[in-house]
Amino acid sequence: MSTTLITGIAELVTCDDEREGELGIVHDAAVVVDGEQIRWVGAAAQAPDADERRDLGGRAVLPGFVDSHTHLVFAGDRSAEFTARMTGEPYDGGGIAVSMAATRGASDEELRSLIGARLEQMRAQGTTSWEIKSGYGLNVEHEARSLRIAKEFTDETTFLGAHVVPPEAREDRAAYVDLVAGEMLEACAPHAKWIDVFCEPNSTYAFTGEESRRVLEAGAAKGLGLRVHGNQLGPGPGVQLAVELGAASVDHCTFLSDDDVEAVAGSDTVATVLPGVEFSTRMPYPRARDLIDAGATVALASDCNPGTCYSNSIPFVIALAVREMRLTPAEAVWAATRGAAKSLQRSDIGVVRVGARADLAVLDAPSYLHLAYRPGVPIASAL
Ligand SMILES: N=CN[C@@H](CCC(=O)O)C(=O)O
Ligand SMILES: [Zn+2]
Repeated sequence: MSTTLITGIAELVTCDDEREGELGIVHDAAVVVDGEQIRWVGAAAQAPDADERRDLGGRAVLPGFVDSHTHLVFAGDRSAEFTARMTGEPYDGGGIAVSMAATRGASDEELRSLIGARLEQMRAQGTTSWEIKSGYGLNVEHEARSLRIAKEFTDETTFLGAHVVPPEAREDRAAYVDLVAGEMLEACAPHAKWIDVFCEPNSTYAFTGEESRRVLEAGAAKGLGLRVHGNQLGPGPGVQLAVELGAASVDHCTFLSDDDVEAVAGSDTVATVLPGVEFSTRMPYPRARDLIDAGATVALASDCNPGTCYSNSIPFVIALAVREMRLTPAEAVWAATRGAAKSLQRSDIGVVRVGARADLAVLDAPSYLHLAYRPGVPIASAL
C-alpha cells in the first residue's frame, strides 16, 4: 500500500501518553500513513521518505474525534418539542414515541440516507469514529432493522430496546421488559456489540434500577458489553448499577451524588458526559470537573438525537465542556478522543501512534486551543 508523508503540522496532538488528560504534543511534526494505519510519528526534521507528500501549511493535527454516544437511526422532526422546551416545557422522554413512529414508517433506504448525511456532517467537523444506538424501533422487527442498518456504518452498534416503553406496551411494562430481555435481544444481539438502557426512575417512560439490571444482565449473558444512560433527569441508581455490573461507560451523569462520583472514580467504568444535552434541554451541566478531580476517566460525546440534542458537533461539545464544565481545553480534547475511545474499549482510535488507525482531524488553526476559543467556527475536519 502506498505511503504518504504529512508535513506542515505546527502542532501534533497525539494523546499517546498514559497520563489521562495529557495531550502528548509534538511541535513541527510529521506523520506517515498508509491509508489504513499510522506508520511513523515524530519531528518533521527526522521524517522518513514516503511515496507521496502532503503539506498542511502550519495547521494543528489531532486524533480524529471519537463520538462514542449517538442515536443516528431516526426519522422525523421534533423541532416543535425543542421550541416548547425553550419556553419552559420540561423534557421527560415522552417525545421518543414521536421519533419511534417516524422511524418505523421510514424505509431502509430513507434511514440509510439520513444516517449517511449525518455522518458526512460529522466527518466535516473532525469526527472519524462513531457509536450508533438503536432505540427508535422499540419492537422486535424495528430494533433489529435499526441495528442491521447501523452496522453498515460502524462496528460500534448498541442495542437500546430499553430506551422507553413504547405506547402500545404501556399497559404492561413487565411484559415489555421480558420482550427486550428475551425475543428482542435474541434478534438484535447478532447486530450489536453493546447493550444500553435508559435507567431513569424520574421518567414515567424509562426504566427503574431493577428493570435496567434485568436487561443488562440478559445482554451480558449474550456476550454484549454494557453501557448505561444514567442519572440524566434526576438522581437515581444508574451510575451505581453501571459500576456494579462493570459497564464500559455510564453516560449523561447529570445528577451525581458524592457517592456516585466516588463510585465511578474507583472503577473502570468511563463517565461519558454529553453537555450538548444540557445546552438543548436547559438543565444544569454535569459535575465533570469533580469527576476528573476525583480520578474518574471522563469521555465527551455528542449524543446526537432528535430529542435532547440534535447536534453532532464535537467541536461544539468541546467548547461547552471548557466554558460550562470548567475542563481545561486539553482535558476536553483528550475526553473527546482518547477518553471516548476508552469508553468503547478501543486502543486503535483516539490516539496518534504507530499502528493506530490513520484517523486524523486537522484544524484550520495552529493549535487545538482554537477549538474552545472559536466556538461555531468551522475549523475542524477529518483529514
Ligand atoms: N435519554 C435518552 N435518550 C436520548 C434522548 C432521546 C430522545 O429524546 O429522542 C438521550 O440520550 O438524551
Ligand atoms: Zn443517548
